[in-house]
Amino acid sequence: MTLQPGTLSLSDVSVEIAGKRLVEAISFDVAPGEMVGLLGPNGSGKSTLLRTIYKVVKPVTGTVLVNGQDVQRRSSAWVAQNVAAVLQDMPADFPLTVRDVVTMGRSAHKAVLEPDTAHDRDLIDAALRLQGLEDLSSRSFRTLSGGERQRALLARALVQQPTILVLDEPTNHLDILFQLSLLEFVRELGITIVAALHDLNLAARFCDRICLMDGGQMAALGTPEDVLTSERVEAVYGVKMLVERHPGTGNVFLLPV
Ligand SMILES: Nc1ncnc2c1ncn2[C@@H]1O[C@H](COP(=O)(O)OP(=O)(O)OP(=O)(O)O)[C@@H](O)[C@H]1O
Repeated sequence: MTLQPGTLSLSDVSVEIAGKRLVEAISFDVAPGEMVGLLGPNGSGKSTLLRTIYKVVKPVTGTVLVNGQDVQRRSSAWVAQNVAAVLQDMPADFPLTVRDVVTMGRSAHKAVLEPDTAHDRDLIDAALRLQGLEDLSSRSFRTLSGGERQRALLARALVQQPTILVLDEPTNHLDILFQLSLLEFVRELGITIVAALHDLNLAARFCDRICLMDGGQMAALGTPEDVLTSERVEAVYGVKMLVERHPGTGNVFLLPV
Protein backbone atom coordinates (compact mmCIF):
# COMPACT_ATOMS: atom_id res chain seq x y z
CA MET A 1 0.00 0.00 0.00
CA THR A 2 1.43 3.41 -0.92
CA LEU A 3 0.82 6.28 1.46
CA GLN A 4 -0.44 9.54 0.06
CA PRO A 5 1.84 12.50 0.88
CA GLY A 6 0.64 14.36 3.97
CA THR A 7 -0.08 11.37 6.17
CA LEU A 8 0.71 11.93 9.85
CA SER A 9 0.47 9.33 12.56
CA LEU A 10 1.15 9.90 16.25
CA SER A 11 1.23 6.78 18.33
CA ASP A 12 1.57 6.74 22.13
CA VAL A 13 3.67 9.94 22.09
CA SER A 14 4.87 11.05 25.53
CA VAL A 15 7.32 13.85 26.26
CA GLU A 16 9.26 14.39 29.43
CA ILE A 17 11.43 17.43 30.10
CA ALA A 18 13.48 17.86 33.27
CA GLY A 19 11.80 14.79 34.78
CA LYS A 20 8.29 16.14 34.20
CA ARG A 21 5.71 14.50 31.91
CA LEU A 22 4.46 17.29 29.65
CA VAL A 23 2.66 15.10 27.10
CA GLU A 24 1.15 11.73 27.96
CA ALA A 25 0.52 8.92 25.47
CA ILE A 26 -1.06 10.89 22.63
CA SER A 27 -2.23 8.90 19.59
CA PHE A 28 -4.05 10.12 16.52
CA ASP A 29 -3.77 9.95 12.75
CA VAL A 30 -4.21 12.84 10.35
CA ALA A 31 -5.27 12.08 6.78
CA PRO A 32 -3.81 13.90 3.77
CA GLY A 33 -5.47 17.30 3.41
CA GLU A 34 -7.12 17.14 6.82
CA MET A 35 -6.86 20.00 9.32
CA VAL A 36 -6.69 19.03 12.98
CA GLY A 37 -6.83 21.73 15.65
CA LEU A 38 -5.00 21.26 18.94
CA LEU A 39 -6.95 23.03 21.63
CA GLY A 40 -6.46 23.22 25.38
CA PRO A 41 -5.67 25.66 28.16
CA ASN A 42 -2.30 27.38 28.55
CA GLY A 43 0.38 24.85 29.46
CA SER A 44 -1.67 21.82 28.37
CA GLY A 45 1.14 20.58 26.09
CA LYS A 46 0.05 21.75 22.62
CA SER A 47 3.35 23.34 21.58
CA THR A 48 5.34 20.47 23.08
CA LEU A 49 3.34 17.93 21.09
CA LEU A 50 3.75 19.98 17.90
CA ARG A 51 7.53 20.05 18.48
CA THR A 52 7.63 16.26 18.25
CA ILE A 53 6.14 16.50 14.74
CA TYR A 54 8.87 18.77 13.40
CA LYS A 55 11.53 16.90 15.39
CA VAL A 56 12.66 19.54 17.81
CA VAL A 57 11.60 17.42 20.76
CA LYS A 58 12.22 13.68 21.06
CA PRO A 59 9.42 11.70 22.67
CA VAL A 60 10.30 9.38 25.55
CA THR A 61 7.73 6.89 24.28
CA GLY A 62 5.90 6.45 21.01
CA THR A 63 6.49 7.42 17.41
CA VAL A 64 5.64 10.22 15.02
CA LEU A 65 5.31 8.97 11.46
CA VAL A 66 5.36 11.54 8.66
CA ASN A 67 4.42 9.96 5.35
CA GLY A 68 5.02 6.60 6.99
CA GLN A 69 8.54 7.47 8.17
CA ASP A 70 9.59 7.78 11.81
CA VAL A 71 10.85 11.38 12.09
CA GLN A 72 13.36 10.37 14.77
CA ARG A 73 15.02 8.04 12.27
CA ARG A 74 15.17 10.62 9.49
CA SER A 75 17.53 13.58 9.10
CA SER A 76 16.48 17.11 10.01
CA ALA A 77 16.78 17.95 6.30
CA TRP A 78 14.29 15.19 5.41
CA VAL A 79 11.90 16.42 8.09
CA ALA A 80 12.20 20.01 6.78
CA GLN A 81 11.37 18.82 3.27
CA ASN A 82 8.15 17.31 4.57
CA VAL A 83 7.06 19.42 7.52
CA ALA A 84 7.05 23.23 7.78
CA ALA A 85 6.28 25.00 11.03
CA VAL A 86 5.01 28.53 11.65
CA LEU A 87 5.71 29.29 15.27
CA GLN A 88 4.63 31.95 17.67
CA ASP A 89 7.07 34.62 18.85
CA MET A 90 10.02 33.74 16.69
CA PRO A 91 13.11 35.79 17.64
CA ALA A 92 13.46 38.78 15.30
CA ASP A 93 16.70 40.44 16.40
CA PHE A 94 18.67 39.56 13.29
CA PRO A 95 19.51 41.85 10.35
CA LEU A 96 17.59 40.01 7.62
CA THR A 97 15.09 41.41 5.16
CA VAL A 98 11.64 39.94 4.71
CA ARG A 99 12.80 38.38 1.44
CA ASP A 100 15.83 36.84 3.18
CA VAL A 101 13.55 35.24 5.79
CA VAL A 102 11.22 33.85 3.13
CA THR A 103 14.22 32.61 1.11
CA MET A 104 15.36 30.60 4.16
CA GLY A 105 12.40 28.28 3.51
CA ARG A 106 14.08 27.05 0.30
CA SER A 107 17.15 25.86 2.23
CA ALA A 108 15.23 22.68 3.11
CA HIS A 109 15.59 21.63 -0.53
CA LYS A 110 19.16 22.84 -1.19
CA ALA A 111 22.72 22.04 -0.31
CA VAL A 112 24.61 24.53 1.89
CA LEU A 113 25.55 27.66 -0.13
CA GLU A 114 23.80 26.34 -3.26
CA PRO A 115 22.69 29.46 -5.17
CA ASP A 116 19.01 30.24 -5.73
CA THR A 117 17.60 29.14 -9.06
CA ALA A 118 14.93 30.88 -11.15
CA HIS A 119 12.48 28.29 -9.75
CA ASP A 120 13.41 29.29 -6.17
CA ARG A 121 12.95 32.96 -7.01
CA ASP A 122 9.56 32.30 -8.62
CA LEU A 123 8.37 30.44 -5.53
CA ILE A 124 9.63 33.21 -3.24
CA ASP A 125 7.98 35.93 -5.37
CA ALA A 126 4.70 33.99 -5.41
CA ALA A 127 4.73 33.46 -1.62
CA LEU A 128 5.46 37.16 -0.98
CA ARG A 129 2.64 38.10 -3.34
CA LEU A 130 0.18 35.64 -1.79
CA GLN A 131 0.88 37.05 1.66
CA GLY A 132 0.61 40.66 0.46
CA LEU A 133 4.26 41.31 1.33
CA GLU A 134 5.65 42.48 -2.01
CA ASP A 135 6.03 46.08 -0.83
CA LEU A 136 7.72 44.97 2.38
CA SER A 137 10.13 42.49 0.83
CA SER A 138 13.26 44.64 1.31
CA ARG A 139 12.27 45.87 4.76
CA SER A 140 14.19 44.56 7.75
CA PHE A 141 12.19 41.67 9.27
CA ARG A 142 12.62 43.10 12.75
CA THR A 143 10.78 46.31 11.80
CA LEU A 144 7.59 44.41 10.88
CA SER A 145 4.46 44.41 13.00
CA GLY A 146 3.51 41.15 14.72
CA GLY A 147 0.93 40.39 12.04
CA GLU A 148 3.30 41.17 9.16
CA ARG A 149 5.92 38.91 10.74
CA GLN A 150 3.39 36.12 11.01
CA ARG A 151 2.60 36.46 7.30
CA ALA A 152 6.31 36.47 6.41
CA LEU A 153 6.81 33.28 8.41
CA LEU A 154 3.87 31.69 6.62
CA ALA A 155 5.42 32.73 3.29
CA ARG A 156 8.67 31.07 4.41
CA ALA A 157 6.75 27.89 5.23
CA LEU A 158 5.04 27.96 1.81
CA VAL A 159 8.31 28.05 -0.14
CA GLN A 160 9.39 25.01 1.86
CA GLN A 161 6.62 23.18 -0.08
CA PRO A 162 5.76 20.90 2.83
CA THR A 163 3.31 18.02 2.79
CA ILE A 164 2.40 18.84 6.41
CA LEU A 165 2.05 22.33 7.87
CA VAL A 166 2.35 22.82 11.62
CA LEU A 167 0.94 26.07 12.96
CA ASP A 168 1.47 27.15 16.56
CA GLU A 169 -1.09 29.81 17.37
CA PRO A 170 -0.93 31.24 13.85
CA THR A 171 -3.57 33.88 14.50
CA ASN A 172 -1.86 35.26 17.60
CA HIS A 173 -0.94 38.69 16.27
CA LEU A 174 -3.57 39.00 13.58
CA ASP A 175 -6.60 41.24 13.42
CA ILE A 176 -9.91 39.51 12.75
CA LEU A 177 -9.76 39.98 8.96
CA PHE A 178 -6.27 38.46 8.78
CA GLN A 179 -7.23 35.66 11.18
CA LEU A 180 -10.01 34.63 8.84
CA SER A 181 -8.01 35.11 5.68
CA LEU A 182 -5.00 33.19 7.04
CA LEU A 183 -7.10 30.20 8.03
CA GLU A 184 -9.07 30.30 4.77
CA PHE A 185 -5.80 30.54 2.88
CA VAL A 186 -4.11 27.58 4.57
CA ARG A 187 -7.25 25.45 4.20
CA GLU A 188 -7.29 26.13 0.48
CA LEU A 189 -3.71 24.86 0.17
CA GLY A 190 -5.22 21.39 0.54
CA ILE A 191 -2.25 20.10 2.55
CA THR A 192 -2.34 18.42 5.95
CA ILE A 193 -2.43 20.89 8.82
CA VAL A 194 -2.04 20.54 12.56
CA ALA A 195 -2.64 23.85 14.32
CA ALA A 196 -2.57 24.86 17.98
CA LEU A 197 -5.37 27.37 18.35
CA HIS A 198 -6.84 29.29 21.26
CA ASP A 199 -9.96 30.58 19.57
CA LEU A 200 -12.57 27.84 19.93
CA ASN A 201 -14.83 29.43 17.33
CA LEU A 202 -12.14 29.68 14.67
CA ALA A 203 -11.19 26.08 15.42
CA ALA A 204 -14.82 24.97 15.09
CA ARG A 205 -15.14 26.78 11.79
CA PHE A 206 -11.92 25.68 10.09
CA CYS A 207 -10.86 22.33 11.58
CA ASP A 208 -12.11 18.95 10.41
CA ARG A 209 -11.29 17.49 13.80
CA ILE A 210 -10.15 18.76 17.16
CA CYS A 211 -7.77 17.20 19.63
CA LEU A 212 -8.51 18.73 23.01
CA MET A 213 -5.56 18.63 25.42
CA ASP A 214 -5.72 18.90 29.19
CA GLY A 215 -2.69 18.60 31.45
CA GLY A 216 -0.64 16.89 28.73
CA GLN A 217 -3.35 14.29 28.04
CA MET A 218 -5.89 14.01 25.29
CA ALA A 219 -9.27 14.94 26.74
CA ALA A 220 -11.16 14.36 23.49
CA LEU A 221 -10.69 13.82 19.77
CA GLY A 222 -13.37 14.24 17.15
CA THR A 223 -15.34 16.69 15.08
CA PRO A 224 -15.82 20.18 16.53
CA GLU A 225 -19.48 19.30 17.27
CA ASP A 226 -18.49 16.18 19.18
CA VAL A 227 -15.60 17.71 21.12
CA LEU A 228 -16.82 21.21 21.94
CA THR A 229 -19.73 20.40 24.21
CA SER A 230 -20.48 22.82 27.03
CA GLU A 231 -19.78 20.12 29.66
CA ARG A 232 -16.38 19.26 28.22
CA VAL A 233 -15.31 22.85 27.68
CA GLU A 234 -16.26 23.68 31.27
CA ALA A 235 -14.40 20.61 32.57
CA VAL A 236 -11.22 21.48 30.65
CA TYR A 237 -11.18 25.29 30.68
CA GLY A 238 -13.26 25.94 33.81
CA VAL A 239 -15.53 28.28 31.86
CA LYS A 240 -19.25 27.84 31.33
CA MET A 241 -20.05 28.28 27.64
CA LEU A 242 -23.23 28.43 25.66
CA VAL A 243 -22.86 26.20 22.58
CA GLU A 244 -24.99 27.21 19.60
CA ARG A 245 -25.09 26.71 15.84
CA HIS A 246 -23.90 29.62 13.75
CA PRO A 247 -26.90 30.66 11.62
CA GLY A 248 -24.70 31.44 8.62
CA THR A 249 -22.10 28.67 8.55
CA GLY A 250 -23.90 25.94 10.51
CA ASN A 251 -20.74 25.44 12.61
CA VAL A 252 -20.93 25.24 16.37
CA PHE A 253 -20.00 28.46 18.12
CA LEU A 254 -19.44 29.16 21.78
CA LEU A 255 -20.14 32.12 23.98
CA PRO A 256 -19.06 32.47 27.60
CA VAL A 257 -22.13 32.46 29.82
N1 LIG B 1 11.80 23.25 28.07
C1 LIG B 1 10.92 23.15 29.08
N2 LIG B 1 11.35 22.94 30.35
C2 LIG B 1 10.45 22.82 31.37
N3 LIG B 1 9.11 22.90 31.21
C3 LIG B 1 8.65 23.12 29.98
C4 LIG B 1 9.51 23.25 28.85
N4 LIG B 1 8.75 23.44 27.74
C5 LIG B 1 7.48 23.44 28.18
N5 LIG B 1 7.42 23.27 29.51
C6 LIG B 1 6.20 23.19 30.34
O1 LIG B 1 5.36 22.22 29.74
C7 LIG B 1 4.00 22.58 29.86
C8 LIG B 1 3.36 22.55 28.49
O2 LIG B 1 3.88 23.63 27.72
P1 LIG B 1 3.41 23.91 26.24
O3 LIG B 1 4.14 25.12 25.76
O4 LIG B 1 3.52 22.68 25.45
O5 LIG B 1 1.87 24.23 26.46
P2 LIG B 1 0.81 24.93 25.50
O6 LIG B 1 -0.44 24.13 25.62
O7 LIG B 1 1.39 25.11 24.14
O8 LIG B 1 0.63 26.33 26.22
P3 LIG B 1 0.20 27.80 25.66
O9 LIG B 1 -1.23 27.69 25.26
O10 LIG B 1 0.37 28.64 26.88
O11 LIG B 1 1.12 28.16 24.55
C9 LIG B 1 3.99 23.95 30.52
O12 LIG B 1 3.73 23.78 31.89
C10 LIG B 1 5.40 24.47 30.29
O13 LIG B 1 5.80 25.35 31.33
